[in-house]
Amino acid sequence: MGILQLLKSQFLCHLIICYVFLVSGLIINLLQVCTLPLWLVSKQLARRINIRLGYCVSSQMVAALEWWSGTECTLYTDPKSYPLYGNENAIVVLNHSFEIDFLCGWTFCERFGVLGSSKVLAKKELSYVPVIGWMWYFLEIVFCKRKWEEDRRTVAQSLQNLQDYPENFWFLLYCEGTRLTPKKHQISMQVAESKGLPKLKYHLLPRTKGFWVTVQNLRGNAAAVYDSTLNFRNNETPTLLGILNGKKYHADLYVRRIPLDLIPEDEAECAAWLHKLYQEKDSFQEHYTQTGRFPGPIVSPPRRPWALINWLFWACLLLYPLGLLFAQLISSGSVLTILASVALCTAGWFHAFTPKAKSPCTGCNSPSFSLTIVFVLNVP
Ligand SMILES: CC/C=C\C/C=C\C/C=C\C/C=C\C/C=C\C/C=C\CCC(=O)SCCNC(=O)CCNC(=O)[C@H](O)C(C)(C)COP(=O)(O)OP(=O)(O)OC[C@H]1O[C@@H](n2cnc3c(N)ncnc32)[C@H](O)[C@@H]1OP(=O)(O)O
Ligand SMILES: CCCCCCCCCCCCCCCC(=O)OC[C@@H](O)COP(=O)(O)O
Repeated sequence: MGILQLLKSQFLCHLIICYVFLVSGLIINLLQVCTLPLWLVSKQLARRINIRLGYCVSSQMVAALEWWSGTECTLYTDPKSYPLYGNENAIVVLNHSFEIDFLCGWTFCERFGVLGSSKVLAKKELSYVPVIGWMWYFLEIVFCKRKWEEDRRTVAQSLQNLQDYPENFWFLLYCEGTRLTPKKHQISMQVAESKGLPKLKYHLLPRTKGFWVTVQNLRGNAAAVYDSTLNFRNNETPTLLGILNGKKYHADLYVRRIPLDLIPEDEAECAAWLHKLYQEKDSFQEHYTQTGRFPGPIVSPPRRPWALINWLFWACLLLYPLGLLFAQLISSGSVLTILASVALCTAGWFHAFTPKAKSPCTGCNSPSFSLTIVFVLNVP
């Protein structure tokens, strides 16, 4: 293991990265609250400011992926579609198979200049997660309770609100509705069988209602659906902790641009169209398993320096007071206080990054919440 790799695996480095993320995130959340009165005066200006503030948060995670772990992201797509990416509104349909799939999505958003304005249909529980969830509230992220009777109205309304959105956005939809596990796959394929639908090998059966309501409400606003299929080389299962440890992964993303006009308006036809799409996605994953690549040419956008510059800015701003805090802690001479601080940080780290039983916020296991508590408790 080289010196740099050893450094990246150090707990202290992780602590610094998480500290910068959390404290800057909370400051940005506060700044977002301050934009509230502006919404009454100029909604579009408030939105543009929030896009930039949101970028300051999400680009830190992108920086961790691109610059800290050095993960490479390769895009397989039609070169004719490539110039349109980032220059139009789009609905992105992505497989939900990896812990960091959303982060790879964000990386592509960053490279095409739509990171701050990127949107997702997210479960309501995520809106309570400090930093990310609170930031999403101001970015007009669409939340669902996964109760169709309620969602059909609220999701449609939130999507209608995006009609006059001032910047290009990508709206991400995980039609599978939950992250793939063997158990969920088994249940999902039983549902497929009971509905007379072909079984899928690499995906869960897509939930069609969210897709239909999204397409219907973004018609005339979004130009296309980007059918995106993600996989990682060497059968790797990447994790956030791996990224934090500086582990380099190689993501491959296959994107097909499908004009929105080609998608049926009728609900049942639209559902059938989505099921067919997932059967195609399954065949792309099979092709990847067999050959180690997706079909089509590679047109990879290069990484940009802005995510790194943003992180360095916040690190410079926030590490100075942290240094003062440590100096104060050491000079206090109290062994008990020092030991209590170390114990709290360690406990927080383990709580944040070790897998747990199902919680109201599974998937992320609410790491930022745990870390917030650790840092708040550490303030003397
Ligand atoms: C060039 C580069 C291109 C691309 C780059 C890639 C991406 C970048 C883009 C943007 C990035 C932006 C942000 C990313 C950041 C972070 C994202 C993080 C997290 C978000 C993750 C989530 O929160 S996922 C969970 C929430 N989302 C969803 O659930 C969406 C899918 N769900 C739906 O659509 C649902 O239909 C619903 C939520 C609208 C309503 O749910 P409800 O449960 O009430 O209804 P359903 O229709 O789903 O259920 C009833 C029917 O389902 C059948 N059923 C029952 N069991 C199952 C089963 N196990 N599987 C499938 N189906 C099942 C049941 O039989 C019912 O069927 P009917 O036929 O009777 O309707
Ligand atoms: C650079 C700093 C790094 C600090 C780490 C902070 C980590 C914050 C992570 C926020 C991640 C938000 C996205 C989580 C994705 C997610 O949670 O998806 C949920 C879905 O699966 C559905 O869940 P389920 O209830 O299982 O069906």
